[in-house]
Amino acid sequence: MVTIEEALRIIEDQNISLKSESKPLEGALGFALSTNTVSPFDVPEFDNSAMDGYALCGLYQEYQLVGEVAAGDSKDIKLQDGEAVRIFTGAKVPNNATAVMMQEKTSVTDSTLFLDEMPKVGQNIRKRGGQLTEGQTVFEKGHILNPPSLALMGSLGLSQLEVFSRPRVNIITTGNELVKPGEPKTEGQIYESNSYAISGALEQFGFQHHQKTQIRDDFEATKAGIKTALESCDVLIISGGISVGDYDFVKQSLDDNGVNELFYKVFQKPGKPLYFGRKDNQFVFALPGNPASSLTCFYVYVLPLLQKLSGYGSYGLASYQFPIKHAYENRFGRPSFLKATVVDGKVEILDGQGSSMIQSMAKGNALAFVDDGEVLKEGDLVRCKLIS
Ligand SMILES: Nc1nc2c(c(=O)[nH]1)N[C@H]1C(S)=C(S)[C@@H](COP(=O)(O)OP(=O)(O)OC[C@H]3O[C@@H](n4cnc5c(N)ncnc54)[C@H](O)[C@@H]3O)O[C@H]1N2
Ligand code: MOO
Repeated sequence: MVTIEEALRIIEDQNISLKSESKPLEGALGFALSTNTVSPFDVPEFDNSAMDGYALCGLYQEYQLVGEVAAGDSKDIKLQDGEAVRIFTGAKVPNNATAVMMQEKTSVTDSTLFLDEMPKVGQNIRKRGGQLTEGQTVFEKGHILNPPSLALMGSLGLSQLEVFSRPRVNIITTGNELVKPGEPKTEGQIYESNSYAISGALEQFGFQHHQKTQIRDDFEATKAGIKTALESCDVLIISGGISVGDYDFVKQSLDDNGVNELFYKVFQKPGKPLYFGRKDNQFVFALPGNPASSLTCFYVYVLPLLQKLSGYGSYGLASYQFPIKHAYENRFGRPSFLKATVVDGKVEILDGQGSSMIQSMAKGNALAFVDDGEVLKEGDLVRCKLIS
């Protein structure tokens, strides 16, 4: 049995080699860049107007109007002192313009422009190179592409991005009692639900599962199922069958498939019988079958590995500290990730902490960490991972 910290360190310390690929802009969200990006040109590439209004030459309150520049126009107007042109947002400002005045502060009679106030040098002109200069580093390798990053890459004219590949994930669920939702079941059977939590949580963080397989509690079937799943994935996530019952065949089946155990059992609640192993460059998590245990272990342990394998520099759900709404004592005898809600900056520990209880987790939005035996009074700070 390892501690939570030891388990997380074992995951973090895995030596891995990252693969990269080229991704189109659309579809690159959440990927980490595998190379540094430098700007191929100045951004903006030319001085342009921040407003619909008039580009002015010299500082006066009255100008002679001599033309118009619309967004996208490439004409190069040369203004004389005291002249102005009609201009629109984003349009190229004439080289020798002194300022742009927004149209709301102007009036025009015939071809004379009158300003309500004196302009200031450079006013409303977005300068060439104001955001980036040619050759400047835009993003370091490892940067995770969020929506504004995609916009920036697009604005640099880049349509294909070099990113770290994401791991291919297979899911196995185990248990004779499990029936697919929508199908008839008999007494003693339950509907299979863990795979939906796992595939949903994968999707939540931009991952996809490749294959999902249901295996009966049978040693040979478990061994064969794991062998097949390992033929097409980088990470195998198994749910159930990892405890000590007579029908828990996962651990032995992993050993027999040449998977080396990196840890088995973590001193925590929920999710004590968690297993983590490796076979060459493939990783296996066997998550305890109880629904809340399985999903909690996904968030706390599987997600960091998936993100590490995707080239992220830091991994896992961010932790925040929130004051607790009520007194609480952890009497579970193990450090605990408790189903909780965080609302208006305060955390509330929910009823229904049983490892089989997914309802409280579904209604909450956080996992609150409370150490073994810790006694909290109202207002004490609790470390929380926000799960939704
Ligand atoms: N003698 C002991 N028994 C148990 C221990 C122990 O230390 N000694 N640990 C308990 C804890 S803690 C957990 S967690 C479970 C983990 O057991 P398994 O990983 O072997 O899981 P199963 O026995 O297969 O299932 C547990 C529970 O979860 C339900 N389940 C399983 N898979 C699914 C699924 N895909 N969808 C919905 N529900 C699922 C299953 O029906 C069981 O109720 O072991 C304890 N026992
Ligand atoms: O450790 Mo178990 O996951 O409490 O249910």
